Amino acid sequence: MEFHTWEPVYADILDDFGYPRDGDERACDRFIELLGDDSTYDPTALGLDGATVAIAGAGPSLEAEADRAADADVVLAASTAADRLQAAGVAVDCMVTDLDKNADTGRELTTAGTPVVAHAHGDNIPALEAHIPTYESEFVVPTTQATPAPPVRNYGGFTDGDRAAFLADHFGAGSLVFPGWDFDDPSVTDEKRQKLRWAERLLFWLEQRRDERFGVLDGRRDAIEPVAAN
Ligand SMILES: Nc1ncnc2c1ncn2[C@@H]1O[C@H](COP(=O)(O)OP(=O)(O)OP(=O)(O)O)[C@@H](O)[C@H]1O
Ligand SMILES: Nc1nc2c(c(=O)[nH]1)N=C(CO)CN2
Repeated sequence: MEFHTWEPVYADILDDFGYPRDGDERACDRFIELLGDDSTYDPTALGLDGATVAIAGAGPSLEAEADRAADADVVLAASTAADRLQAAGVAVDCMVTDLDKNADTGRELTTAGTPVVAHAHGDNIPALEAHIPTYESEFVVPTTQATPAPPVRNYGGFTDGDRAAFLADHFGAGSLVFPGWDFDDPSVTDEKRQKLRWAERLLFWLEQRRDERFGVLDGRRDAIEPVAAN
């Protein structure tokens, strides 16, 4: 997705959460400074084109659904889903994160040559400053939800999981499967519930744009408020 398509939906997200846009822009600028002249990872090398891609979420169902990740051509893991899949013996091809939980896993992955899509936003500048200098930049894909500025990119999406889905789409994925997604998880905080609502709306938008039907949305579509995209 290009930024002009994402921007109106992004504006609604900022409004809903009360996040200031300039905070996201500052985070993007800081990310650029932290990377300096380092080269970063080109996601084309993930082999997403035409692939069946698992977008692993960190809901309670992940372990029970780990075989769906194992069966996919490429596995993108959202945040702590990376540790849990590895513990279940499923190899992760890429982690997508805003560095707020398991930043050590991100460092270990980049050190081992597995790419990490690291996201900058207005509320994680200290985490960027603490962790990005310890990552192998060559295996970092830097992202923003605001206006992108190279090498920081914006493929669309908001939470770690739906950003992984938008990335897979951007790089030509053939089909997407969603192990570990529990939109009605009663154990989450109110803020997380609000984020999961947005994740659901964003995946609904994405499946329509792709003319695909994501199984994770079956039985839920009638209750989803469509995003206000152009
Ligand atoms: N029930 C669930 N609880 C948590 N995450 C879920 C759930 N269902 C799906 N997900 C997806 O898994 C992703 C990773 O969640 P996790 O709790 O590990 O990370 P997080 O850093 O808190 O995520 P985020 O910062 O995006 O909210 C979420 O961003 C979301 O897209
Ligand atoms: N400004 C801001 N942006 C975000 C935030 C957040 O807490 N603050 N959380 C996200 C996913 O959890 C994604 N984007």
